[in-house]
Amino acid sequence: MDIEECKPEQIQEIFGLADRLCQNREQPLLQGKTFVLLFPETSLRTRVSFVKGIRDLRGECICMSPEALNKREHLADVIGYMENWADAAIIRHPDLNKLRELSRYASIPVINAMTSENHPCEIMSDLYAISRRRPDYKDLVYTFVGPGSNISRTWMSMAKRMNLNFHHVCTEGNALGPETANYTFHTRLEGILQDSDILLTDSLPEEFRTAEYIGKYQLNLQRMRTAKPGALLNPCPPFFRGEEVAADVIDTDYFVGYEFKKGLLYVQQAIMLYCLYHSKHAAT
Ligand SMILES: NC(=O)NCCC[C@H](N)C(=O)O
Repeated sequence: MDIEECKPEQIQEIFGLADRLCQNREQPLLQGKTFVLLFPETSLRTRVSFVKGIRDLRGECICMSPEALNKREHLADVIGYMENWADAAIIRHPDLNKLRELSRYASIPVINAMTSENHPCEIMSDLYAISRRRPDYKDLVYTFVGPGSNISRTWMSMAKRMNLNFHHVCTEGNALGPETANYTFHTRLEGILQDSDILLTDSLPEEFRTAEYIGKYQLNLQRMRTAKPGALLNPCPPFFRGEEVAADVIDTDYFVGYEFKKGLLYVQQAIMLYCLYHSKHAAT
């Protein structure tokens, strides 16, 4: 439901499981398991990788719209009936409280596939990809450029749980919270880039798509060249050329966007297996 609920050892265990799933892809580990997926039509990557991830392990998917949760019916009843047919639910819905409530009543795992508040599967997968490319990932400097969003907040939670050095750069008044040992806020990109190893962004809300903001904070090739040697640019999709990132940097080796998402399939498979067999909901 939330990265802050995970212990670092659990995150490591999921990473190890993802490695094994990636090395041995044809195991019927989800045979006989049925997943109910509630995703909006517009979801591309997360939905496709969950559905493929389930099918590759021989599980079954039932795909529905998250609007099925926007009813008068008590969520205890919704999940009470669903449990007759589903072994887990995977849900993308704006309201994290709705997911939490559903999970409280559920005796099956409820997996958060993004809310307006957070996106734990995505950030776990991104950190997995970084860790496999940079074994020194715990010592790197992570810099998120942009206003508060589900993605930036989840990176902050990940930094807290995994004790990472996380910088946040945006205009005055947009800090995600007070500074901590793992979180510092800056308004100038220039001073921070030369210390940064991993550059992170999310798509800009409309009010930030101004020439002034973009001129000051857009990650372009010239700016990436001032980052630490070997720095990587991982914009959260959907990203927009000419907005939070410039087109010129997407065609360089700095950009790891597509490649990093390969791991999404295995990390999400690992999360499903972990939730089915290790969590408080574990089947006996
Ligand atoms: N790859 C994804 O799952 N996309 C994340 C989209 C994040 C963006 N802040 C959003 O809420 O739409």
